[in-house]
Amino acid sequence: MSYHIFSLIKLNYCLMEAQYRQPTEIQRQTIGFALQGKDVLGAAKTGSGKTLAFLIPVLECLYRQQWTAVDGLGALLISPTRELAYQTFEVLRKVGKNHEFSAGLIIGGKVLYLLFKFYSSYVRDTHGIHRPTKCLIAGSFLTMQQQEIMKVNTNIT
Ligand SMILES: Nc1ncnc2c1ncn2[C@@H]1O[C@H](COP(=O)(O)OP(=O)(O)OP(=O)(O)O)[C@@H](O)[C@H]1O
Repeated sequence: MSYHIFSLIKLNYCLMEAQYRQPTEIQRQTIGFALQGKDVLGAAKTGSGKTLAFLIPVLECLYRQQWTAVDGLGALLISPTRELAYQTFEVLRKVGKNHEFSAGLIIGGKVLYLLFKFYSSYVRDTHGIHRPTKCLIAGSFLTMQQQEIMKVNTNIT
């Protein structure tokens, strides 16, 4: 499998620009299933490329589904630690920099936003301000829910 199978031209461009020319093993084994809408549980050692293994399908699926402002939150990524959440956010910024999407990072009371053209759903930050986001990365999700730092209007079944 090569990265060229993706229909999102801008994603391909960013992957090439970041020198991601061939998928790693975990990416090769998971991305195809994720793009088919199947549930994927993957495990691989540190540094094997797991971050792109789930970020690429997220971006590609949102693009293929023509996700728009009225569709709500498109993706919620939950990380066990703030460091991992921030790392994921940075990779998303890199591979998604040419896209018109919005993404938010919430870590322990801090809310950072990457805002582009499409506003689709709203997250309330620590100051009670509602901010729009399409792709949300959350570290310590349960803590934030308990503290009511984050309220996400989305249907998770
Ligand atoms: N297809 C690829 N080609 C080249 N480099 C890649 C590719 N995919 C990821 N990388 C690089 O490999 C490194 C490790 O990737 P990543 O952090 O996603 O691994 P990981 O498995 O999530 O690690 P961890 O378990 O520590 O979170 C990063 O520097 C990333 O830029």
